[in-house]
Amino acid sequence: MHVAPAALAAPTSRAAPLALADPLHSRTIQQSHERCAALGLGRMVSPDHSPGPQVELQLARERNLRLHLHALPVMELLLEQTMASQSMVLLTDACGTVLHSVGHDSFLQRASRVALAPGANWAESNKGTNAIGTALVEEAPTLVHADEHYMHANGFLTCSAAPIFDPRGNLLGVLDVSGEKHSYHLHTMGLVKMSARMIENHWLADDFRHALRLHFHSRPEFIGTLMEGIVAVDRDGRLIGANRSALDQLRLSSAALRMKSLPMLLNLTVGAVVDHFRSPMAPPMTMLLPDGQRLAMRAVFNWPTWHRLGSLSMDAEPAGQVVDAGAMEAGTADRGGLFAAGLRSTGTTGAEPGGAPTLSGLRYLQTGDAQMEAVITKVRRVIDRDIAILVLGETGTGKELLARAIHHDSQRARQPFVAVNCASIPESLIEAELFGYEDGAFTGARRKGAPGKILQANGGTLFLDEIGDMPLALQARLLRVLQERQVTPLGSARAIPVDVAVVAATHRHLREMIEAHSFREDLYYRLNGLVVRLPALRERSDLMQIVRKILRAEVGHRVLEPDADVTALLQAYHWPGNIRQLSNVLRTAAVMAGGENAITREHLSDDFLEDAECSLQRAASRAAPPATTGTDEAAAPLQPTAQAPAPADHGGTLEELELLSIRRAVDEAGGNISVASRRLGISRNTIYRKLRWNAPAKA
Ligand SMILES: Nc1ncnc2c1ncn2[C@@H]1O[C@H](COP(=O)(O)OP(=O)(O)OP(=O)(O)O)[C@@H](O)[C@H]1O
Repeated sequence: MHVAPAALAAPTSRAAPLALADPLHSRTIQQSHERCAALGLGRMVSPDHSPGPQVELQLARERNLRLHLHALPVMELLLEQTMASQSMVLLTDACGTVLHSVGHDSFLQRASRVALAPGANWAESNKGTNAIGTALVEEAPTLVHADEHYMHANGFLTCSAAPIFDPRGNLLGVLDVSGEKHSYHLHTMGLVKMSARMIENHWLADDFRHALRLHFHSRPEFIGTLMEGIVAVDRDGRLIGANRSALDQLRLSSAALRMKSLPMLLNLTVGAVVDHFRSPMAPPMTMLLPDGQRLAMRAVFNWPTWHRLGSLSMDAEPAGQVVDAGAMEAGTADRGGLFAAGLRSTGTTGAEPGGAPTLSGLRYLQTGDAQMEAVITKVRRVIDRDIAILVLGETGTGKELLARAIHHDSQRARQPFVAVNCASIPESLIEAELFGYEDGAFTGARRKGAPGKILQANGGTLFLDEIGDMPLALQARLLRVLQERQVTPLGSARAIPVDVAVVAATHRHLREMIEAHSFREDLYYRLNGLVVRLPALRERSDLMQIVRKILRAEVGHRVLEPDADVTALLQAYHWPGNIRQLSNVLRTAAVMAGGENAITREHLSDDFLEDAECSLQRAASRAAPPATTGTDEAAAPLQPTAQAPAPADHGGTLEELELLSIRRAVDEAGGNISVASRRLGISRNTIYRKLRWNAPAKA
């Protein structure tokens, strides 16, 4: 932090930026200038102001959707507080690409002339010394004022930026307030830092809503404020995440924190914490740190589940067994407790992202379809046998849910389940993300290093989703890790032994990719110990059982069923987005139905209803004697079997059929990806991905 505390504490002032006198600040600016000079950047040149292709911005936004959503309200609040009409608030991703900006029109226009606008990249290597780019390199709040900007073109600006980290210490992006240099205000940096913390704390609460969370500070009155430290703890007492204030107070790096447990750090057990906070009126606990420092602490957890871990509990169940599949199925799994949101997953660590699908055993997936039964029988035979499992299937068929169920039913259930989506991580980051890196391994890397997903999964299960999209160069490295069972982080000479069960998944044809030399054959054979293919929803015979299960999970024991009319629509529909789409349709319908017992047409969204009705009519006309006019082609964008050429007609595979559905949906939506994604029940990211990958292949 380069702003002198005295400066921030001073009353409002628009006078000279006192922070600039801070020697730390001067050194940061000087070092940045040296980096820029070493890169050969010119000071007088007019920088590239082009915002970059729109599609790049859309992809960056898709990749950072969660950050975007968490940050939006905070940005509005921050803008209100800065009050200066000559400034704006910006959010960038971890590469410095501006994702979103809010501000006053007059300044937005001026700022856009130096490309301070969505789509532009403000990495230091691009724009020279600037608050966003330099904060990314320093990984610390950074002020860059007026002529401190390396490029003279940016000298009219004053910018205060703070990095945003997730609770595992990963850099997510940067929050920045930029304005005319004469709008400089002593308080701005403080506000930006507070706002970044606000985003981080929301993120943490979201990620670890199922964990035990310890809120602490040396001054009890600071608990519940943005100054509090928060640490997330799993049921085995391991520390799985923390906010920055916690790391500062505990004097630990994020990686070091995750090597520790509650007993190790505080000489406390989970049971003791749970016992102490049995009563919501319990006073704060006192934590004694190894260095003698005392902290006041409160705990937040889901009472109905966590109380079983208390040492006073008479009916304690082993960790990892608290919620069973039956409970999940009945939708009774912890619908919000006294202290926190419900615990729905078992035996996982914070490596499991918030909003992840409910984890339960294979039993949960048995709803009567013969193909699924066969898959589950095969999978059960190889669990805990050190055999890699490769799951194939269209998008939304439940590949990840199956992987989680395998983990849940394995002896590794109490260890982490770590999912890596090889398609959604930018290619340049996959290596660091998977293998981790040592302190200062590469420019811009966090100085403290990071363990990487493979090490995070140690002892548990590593789920490699969309494995077909792993860059070829990294496939060789992954293969080596799987064969040698050790991982060497970037920048390190030391190999660390790992023990992970591997489940991989893809919707792609790996054999064809091998022939096209885009997937390594040796890796394929390492991953395909057992290959199972999940059926598309339209191929399954248990649609209505799944419908009932999803509705039960939505509304608990209350009766809610589709009426006969809606049942017919659901059965006739082709479900290109598979169970994900079904789940979306039913969730919306359940909300629309309010307290009613039946889902009727009125509870369905119009676009789905339109498509499903077309399916129904086509099914009826297929059943009727052939007297077709063939004039309503355009009416059914999402019914490939009915309206698009059947696979046999164009020699297409299921994958091609899926692509066809997507292309049609996008066309039908006039190119609006959001509308198409809602209709298909798949994410916008998936649409971009599939269209992007498949375009050159078809050319
Ligand atoms: N058998 C099932 N019962 C209830 N819900 C299910 C089932 N299978 C999948 N789902 C739900 O459907 C959604 C998609 O599942 P999942 O993410 O596992 O699919 P996927 O095949 O991995 O998708 P993608 O290929 O797009 O990553 C999730 O919300 C999941 O909870």
